[in-house]
Amino acid sequence: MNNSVTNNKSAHAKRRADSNLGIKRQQQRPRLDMNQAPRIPVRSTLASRSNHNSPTASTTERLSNISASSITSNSRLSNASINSNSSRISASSSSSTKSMSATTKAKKPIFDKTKKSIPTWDTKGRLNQLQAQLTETSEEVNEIEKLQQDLESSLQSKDGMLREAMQKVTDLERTIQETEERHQDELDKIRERFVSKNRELIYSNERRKKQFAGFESELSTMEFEYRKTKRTIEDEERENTTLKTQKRQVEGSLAELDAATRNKRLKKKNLMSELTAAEEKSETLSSRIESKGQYIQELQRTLLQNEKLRRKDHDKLQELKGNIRVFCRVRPAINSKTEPNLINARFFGDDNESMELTELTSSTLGRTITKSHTFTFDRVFSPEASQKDCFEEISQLVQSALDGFNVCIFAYGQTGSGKTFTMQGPTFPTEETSGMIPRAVQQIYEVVQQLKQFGWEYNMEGQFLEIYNETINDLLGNSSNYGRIKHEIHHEKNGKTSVTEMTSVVLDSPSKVKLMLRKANQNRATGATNMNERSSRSHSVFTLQLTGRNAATGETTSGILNLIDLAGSERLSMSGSTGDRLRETQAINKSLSCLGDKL
Ligand SMILES: Nc1ncnc2c1ncn2[C@@H]1O[C@H](COP(=O)(O)OP(=O)(O)OP(=O)(O)O)[C@@H](O)[C@H]1O
Repeated sequence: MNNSVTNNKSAHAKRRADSNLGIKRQQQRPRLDMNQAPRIPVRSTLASRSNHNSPTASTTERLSNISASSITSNSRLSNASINSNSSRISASSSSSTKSMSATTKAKKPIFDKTKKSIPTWDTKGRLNQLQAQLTETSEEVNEIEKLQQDLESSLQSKDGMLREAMQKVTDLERTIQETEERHQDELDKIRERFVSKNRELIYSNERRKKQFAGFESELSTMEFEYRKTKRTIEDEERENTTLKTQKRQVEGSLAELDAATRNKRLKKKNLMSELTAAEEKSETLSSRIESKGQYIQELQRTLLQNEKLRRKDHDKLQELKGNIRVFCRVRPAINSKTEPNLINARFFGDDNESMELTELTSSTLGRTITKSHTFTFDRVFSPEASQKDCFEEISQLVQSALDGFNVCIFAYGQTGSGKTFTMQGPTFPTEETSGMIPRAVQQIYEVVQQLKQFGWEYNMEGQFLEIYNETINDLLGNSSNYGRIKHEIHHEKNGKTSVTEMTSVVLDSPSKVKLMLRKANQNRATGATNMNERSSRSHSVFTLQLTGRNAATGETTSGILNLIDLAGSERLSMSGSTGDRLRETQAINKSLSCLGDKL
């Protein structure tokens, strides 16, 4: 649209420029000067008009030819002036020329060669001839002068006519110029009207286009809606067909159902009679169930009593077995080169309670002497005994802890004798090699699950401490607090012993025990400069607090299971320790002898 407007504007401007140019051209057009003979532009203008309108052009040409051939001496009469004159001028010139030509034709030639020549000696004859010729020539001159006067007068009248014609031409030119100017003004107005009309048309065209675009989008929306509706109708038709088919099927099924219902009614009748019989039977059964329920309650009461009896029996058994029991476990040789079989061991006894050690020594006389030592314990575990075998023996003690007893299991022995292995297991334990602590927790967890049916709910919390050089460290706490926090031992009135500011972990699943042992081992390693030495020279105590409550009977129990890995016991004389080591050994021995005193 802008382009078209610009184009219109430029076209309009061009037309304006052209019209100005036209005016300038008209202004530049030379005006006719009456004193100067007609100029080329005027002649061209008139010639173009006269060529079309005037039939006398040929007459003018003829006049010019005649004038040129016969009146060459007249300088005022030019070809141009004659050519540019109107037909009237041409006509009058033509008549003058005719008369002049007639006169010229009537004259005899001055030197007529056809005349008879006069001999040179005839002077008189020749004089007469010359006089005759002079007379003739004078007459001709007179005639020409007369003709010239005629032509001059004719020319003057024609000049007047020419001026008149020129004036008309000037008037006409003015009229033409005015007309052209008026036409130009009208043309400009028409052009302006055209431009504004054109602009209006462009605007309305744009409006129409927008409307058209709107109609088109509306149309496409309607088309989309139409297609959608068509699809919906098709879908509905399909669904309708399906429904009709289904209806037929349902009708068929209904008929089948009718038949089936009739059968069912029959069956129902039979069943009703069966139900009546069953109800009678049920009543009989209900009374029997009632009596059974009473019986079950009695059984549960008996079971509870039995459970109590079991506890008592278990307690008695443990007492009979001895409140303090000592087992001996002989670890296998780990490296045959560094640990040669110096001692022969023999295990015997009905309950594997004895062992005989035979050693070879040299007498003072140099003879080899065999010395035998027999030891008896509550149970002896040979090197082949597994972790499972060891745990079976202490599992009854673990049960006692659940029954509300305080149980302590110590591992005592020399450095490297297998105390940590027995209590915790190796660094990366398997199900086979896991030690007494994880096994004890696993058993407690299983028994707690079983006891739930008798109404028992247990809470299990574990603590892990280390006693190094008479100082207590919390193995489940932050190792950076070692030496900062002072833990104290409290003996309570109810006979229980507790340690202050210890971290307690709820051990409600065996996996948590694994995590707890890992953390304790890490802390033990962090607190030591050398792990083996530190673990060898410190006591570790794992305490499991078990509190149970029976919602059915209202009974409560509170037991403690302590699993203790004691520091390696060395004889001072044999260890050869000095300095810090000596102090460590002294502390260990002191604590071990205290323990021995207590036991
Ligand atoms: N019954 C066993 N079967 C196999 N290997 C064992 C057994 N007992 C101990 N060991 C191994 O013997 C080595 C020493 O065992 P452990 O560290 O348990 O002795 P320790 O008495 O705890 O020593 P310390 O007093 O230095 O702590 C370990 O490599 C351990 O794996």
